[in-house]
Amino acid sequence: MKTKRIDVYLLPALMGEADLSQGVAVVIDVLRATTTIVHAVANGADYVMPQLTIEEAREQKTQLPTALLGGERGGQKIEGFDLGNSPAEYPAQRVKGRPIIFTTTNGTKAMQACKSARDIFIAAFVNLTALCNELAEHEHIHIVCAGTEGEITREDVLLAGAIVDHLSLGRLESIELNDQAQIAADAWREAKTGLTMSTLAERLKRSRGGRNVLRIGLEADIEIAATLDKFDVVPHLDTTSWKIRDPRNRTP
Ligand SMILES: O=C(O)[C@H](CS(=O)(=O)O)OP(=O)(O)O
Ligand SMILES: [Mg+2]
Repeated sequence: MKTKRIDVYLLPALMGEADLSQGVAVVIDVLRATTTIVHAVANGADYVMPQLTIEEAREQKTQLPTALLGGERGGQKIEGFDLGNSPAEYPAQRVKGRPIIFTTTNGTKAMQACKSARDIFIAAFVNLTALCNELAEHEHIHIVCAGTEGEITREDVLLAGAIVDHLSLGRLESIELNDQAQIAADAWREAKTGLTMSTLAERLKRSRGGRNVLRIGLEADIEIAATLDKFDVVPHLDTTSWKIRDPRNRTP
């Protein structure tokens, strides 16, 4: 069995001098950007194009008049945008066949931090098993947690740990983890004993990101984010076009 290496970064700022060019990257922002992107792509959006700033998003929209503008600042939908950052705002009736230009406070920055990786995948609890199946064949995986405004946040750490735990099963001798990966795996293994969907949601509500989402009255988004394996799609961010797509629906 080939040695596999997983490096977790609990924040983009904790990536140090990591060289992502020989590996694949996984971006996690459970509350809510990556959960919302998985919903958009699974529900048939043509692609999601992440943008760092509101101005860049608006500029892209002038080039792409058919696109929907989505995202948030302070958790709220941005003035003039079509959609906010709630996964429930991205049903098939709204997004099927549409490009989405998307900017959020934390998630889209984490994607930018991964831009030198060979491939970038989008992770959430809602696509956990499909993601782990995709990652099974990759030898060097970098998992980047978005955090919340520069602070580590528990919901992202738990998902990073769940991915490490899943990929480590049966490979104890042939897997190398950095310390941040071990910390995340320990957090997940402690949490998963007796874990049900409702207790995962309760844990997410007590996280830093969860408290922010509760404060703006969007508790239902946390319940959605805590739903394991709702989708089997693994959105892929193409580093050349900077578009996130379902790789099963590749179009020229
Ligand atoms: O909308 C979100 O969930 C957050 C912003 S806040 O923490 O709710 O203000 O953005 P994200 O980039 O998805 O972490
Ligand atoms: Mg977040």
